[in-house]
Amino acid sequence: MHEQRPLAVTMGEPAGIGPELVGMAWRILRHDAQCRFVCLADPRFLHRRLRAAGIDVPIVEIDAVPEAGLRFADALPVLSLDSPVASGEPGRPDVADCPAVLEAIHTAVALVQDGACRALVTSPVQKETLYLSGFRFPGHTELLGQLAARRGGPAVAVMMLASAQLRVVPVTVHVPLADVPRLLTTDLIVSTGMIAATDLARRFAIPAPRLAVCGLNPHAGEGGQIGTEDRDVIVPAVDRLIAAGIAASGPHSADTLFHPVARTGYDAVLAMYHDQALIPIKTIAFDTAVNVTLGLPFVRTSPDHGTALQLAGTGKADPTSLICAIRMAAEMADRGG
Ligand SMILES: NC(=O)C1=CN([C@@H]2O[C@H](COP(=O)(O)OP(=O)(O)OC[C@H]3O[C@@H](n4cnc5c(N)ncnc54)[C@H](O)[C@@H]3O)[C@@H](O)[C@H]2O)C=CC1
Ligand SMILES: NCC(=O)COP(=O)(O)O
Repeated sequence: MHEQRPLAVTMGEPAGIGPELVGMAWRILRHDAQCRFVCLADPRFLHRRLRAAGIDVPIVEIDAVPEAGLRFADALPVLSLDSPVASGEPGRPDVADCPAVLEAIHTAVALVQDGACRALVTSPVQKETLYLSGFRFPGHTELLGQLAARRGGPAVAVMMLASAQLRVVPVTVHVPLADVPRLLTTDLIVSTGMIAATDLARRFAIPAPRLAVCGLNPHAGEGGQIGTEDRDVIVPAVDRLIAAGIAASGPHSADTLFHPVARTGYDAVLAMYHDQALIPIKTIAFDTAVNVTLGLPFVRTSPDHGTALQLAGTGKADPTSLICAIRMAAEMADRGG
């Protein structure tokens, strides 16, 4: 007998592929009791978009979350938003739709924090459009850290991308590459590594996780001859992680850390910047990798990809990563959150 409470899934950017993927995911998961979910969306918009994209999905607008579990096998349950989607034209994000995008996220988070839903799964947002509307967080990850902190939870949320073949954690995330050396501190690497190790045990059932820490510079700096950050910032961080009882190693040359044999030597990689982490995992497992936020008092996952504007409205986007994200959220929630 599965837990009756559904997962909360947001619609994401209306001009992107998120709304279509939610419909496609429902078609595949509708008889999977563990993965029942409620979608936070404008139901009229969602119906319009799915029909236009040729995705045959019945939608049921529900008034209360418990109805979602009862209706899920027959129709995609949608909890309506106060803010309607004003534009939602495929491929053309509009700041006028940002209130609906953000309301979906905030409502879904509150449902999870209040215990009405088991976990949060977010569809991709168009970050540039949100920034133009005044959104002041780099992405969901940092917003969720802030929302958790407001309820007394931990304030630091850490991004991980996880697949069967590889898990990666970028220490710095959505910042200009030129700022990375300044932002990369021993304290930041240590705190990120501690959260990663804790959540690999708690959420991934890996009791003594092995962390491989990347260098920043080519060949991890060649002892300070090609950049000093590896020697002065990263080595002390690895030492502190080891002293804290974590099986950390490094700094490793990043260029040779991701081939199949190297991947047998660790459970996750701590990468120093966004692309050092995300290029290897999206190359190896673009269709199945999941973005999971560590350090939160609740489970949040998301597909690894973005809004794919050029595919929006075509019904041709691949829903596999979203389905993997829903399955991972359900499994983590059932393991105890
Ligand atoms: N969690 C989130 O909210 C995320 C949001 N984004 C946002 O998405 C927007 C677009 O980002 P991009 O860098 O262009 O990455 P993207 O992932 O949207 O697209 C990159 C390439 O992958 C393809 N692609 C992506 N998802 C696909 C799918 N499900 N099926 C088939 N092909 C797919 C696209 O067509 C494109 O060729 C940006 O505003 C970015 O900030 C990006 C990543 C995560
Ligand atoms: N590149 C990954 C990404 O953009 C995910 O960001 P977030 O919205 O999950 O914080």
